[in-house]
Amino acid sequence: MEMIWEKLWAGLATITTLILALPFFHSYLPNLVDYHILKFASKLFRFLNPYVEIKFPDDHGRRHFKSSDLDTVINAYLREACFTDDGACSQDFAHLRATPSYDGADVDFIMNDGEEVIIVHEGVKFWWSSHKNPPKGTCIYKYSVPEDSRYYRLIYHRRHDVFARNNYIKHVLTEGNAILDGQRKLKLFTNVRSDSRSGHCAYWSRVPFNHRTTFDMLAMDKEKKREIKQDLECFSQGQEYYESVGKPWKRGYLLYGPPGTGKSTMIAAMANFLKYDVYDLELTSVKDNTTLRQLLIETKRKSIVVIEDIDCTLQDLCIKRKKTGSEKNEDEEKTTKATIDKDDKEESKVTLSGLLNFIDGVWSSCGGERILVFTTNHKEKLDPALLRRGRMDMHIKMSYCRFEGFQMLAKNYLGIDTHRSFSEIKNLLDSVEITAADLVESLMPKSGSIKQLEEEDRNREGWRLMPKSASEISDHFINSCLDNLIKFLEEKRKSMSEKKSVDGASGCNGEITDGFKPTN
Ligand SMILES: Nc1ncnc2c1ncn2[C@@H]1O[C@H](COP(=O)(O)OP(=O)(O)OP(=O)(O)O)[C@@H](O)[C@H]1O
Repeated sequence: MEMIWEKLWAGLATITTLILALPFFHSYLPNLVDYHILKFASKLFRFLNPYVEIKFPDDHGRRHFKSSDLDTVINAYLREACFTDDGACSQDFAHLRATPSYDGADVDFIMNDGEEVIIVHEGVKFWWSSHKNPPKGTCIYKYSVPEDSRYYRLIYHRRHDVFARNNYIKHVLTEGNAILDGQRKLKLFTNVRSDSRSGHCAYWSRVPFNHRTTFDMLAMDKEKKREIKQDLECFSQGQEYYESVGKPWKRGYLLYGPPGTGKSTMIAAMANFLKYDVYDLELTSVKDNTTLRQLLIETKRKSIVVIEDIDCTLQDLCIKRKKTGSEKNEDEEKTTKATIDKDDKEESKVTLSGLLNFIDGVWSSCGGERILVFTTNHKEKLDPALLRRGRMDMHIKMSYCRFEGFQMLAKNYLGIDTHRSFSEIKNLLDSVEITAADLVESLMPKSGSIKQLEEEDRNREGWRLMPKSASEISDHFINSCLDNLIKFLEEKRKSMSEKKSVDGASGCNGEITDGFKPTN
């Protein structure tokens, strides 16, 4: 009420002044009368208006389905301020708006457009309201402004300007971020190429991220794991440091090693450890560098952008370009022109330099707290420019599984710390190269083996077809799994020694890994 009265008085004073001043301006400046009157009126209004207004717009409507960071943070802050824990309104709203909840599985409510909420912070009143932008029909950066783009408006008294800017807005952001961090359910985003008619070249599609892997479940050298966790922790707490040295708050990790050694599993462990969303970027379905830039600008804070099998991706892009750019005679060109035109529309034109640009340039300057992860089975095939420090800050080698890794898997899948077969398995693991994926496969119940075990265990108390957890697994099942594993490892050792002798006979040096020797 207080604000409405003050506004009314200010408006009344402006109108009176305008009426009194009109004849004067009109007789002396007939041609510019409208312009000057309006200018004068707005100056007068500004002088008389004791309130400051700040708009917090969403991101120019560039986003396909989600609002900007700032918008989301304010949303969270206001929701907390206006609604109780059980969802009831603590303010007197006539109109509410439903929005998707953080995990997309529910709806949350927020005040609707035009509704106003008053929040008193440290004795100072702040008026918040939500508004809808009128349809403009204009195009910003190739994407038209969607009709439902919204903004939040904050109004406060001019005398609290310093307090509002230095204190209150920071408080809103801190509170909003804390709420989001507490409530955040992780999401997995994948890029989708949309058809050109919709006006968007690409957008992120999201699903809840339900990968439960943690670092504890990861079969890997303990010291290496500790190092990675420490590095991630340092990064996530390093905002001040990055700001003080003037570096963008981002970090790159290269995960390399043979297939099945846990590169994707490591990414899930990283996301769960830091509570960051994962953006799985499929480069070959990105139309061009501009679209790549648009997609990356749309990633949010606290996220891991992943490009899997980067060597194959870059190779694919290269081959396609060579194919369309190769020299052809005129006839051939004519006959294939239509095909190429069609292909051009479908094939990616993303270049290595576009990718490097995004790592160093555009993306690094568009906000912080982002991790970039590349995975590859062939590190040696990658361009050194991609691998240098500053782009890929930490190179993590994922190796074949050793006994220590096996122990972690046995604990996780069978619930055991030790077993009489462990020493035999240790000896075998010292002489074969086996991935964690292969070991996991041997430690999991299979339909055939379960049937067989069920037959044997028909009268055994407590046996289930599929154990609900590791603690329910019977000794019989454990023994059978480990026996099968020993058989599998023995076969593997045999086939490896046969291969070695064939390679030796044909003059090969017997190196069977492509540069990835097992470590410890
Ligand atoms: N180090 C590990 N610790 C625990 N489980 C693992 C590990 N490595 C692999 N696994 C298991 O093997 C499966 C496949 O592993 P993952 O997809 O992470 O391997 P990858 O190295 O990414 O393979 P690719 O290079 O073929 O993509 C996972 O679902 C997981 O169950």
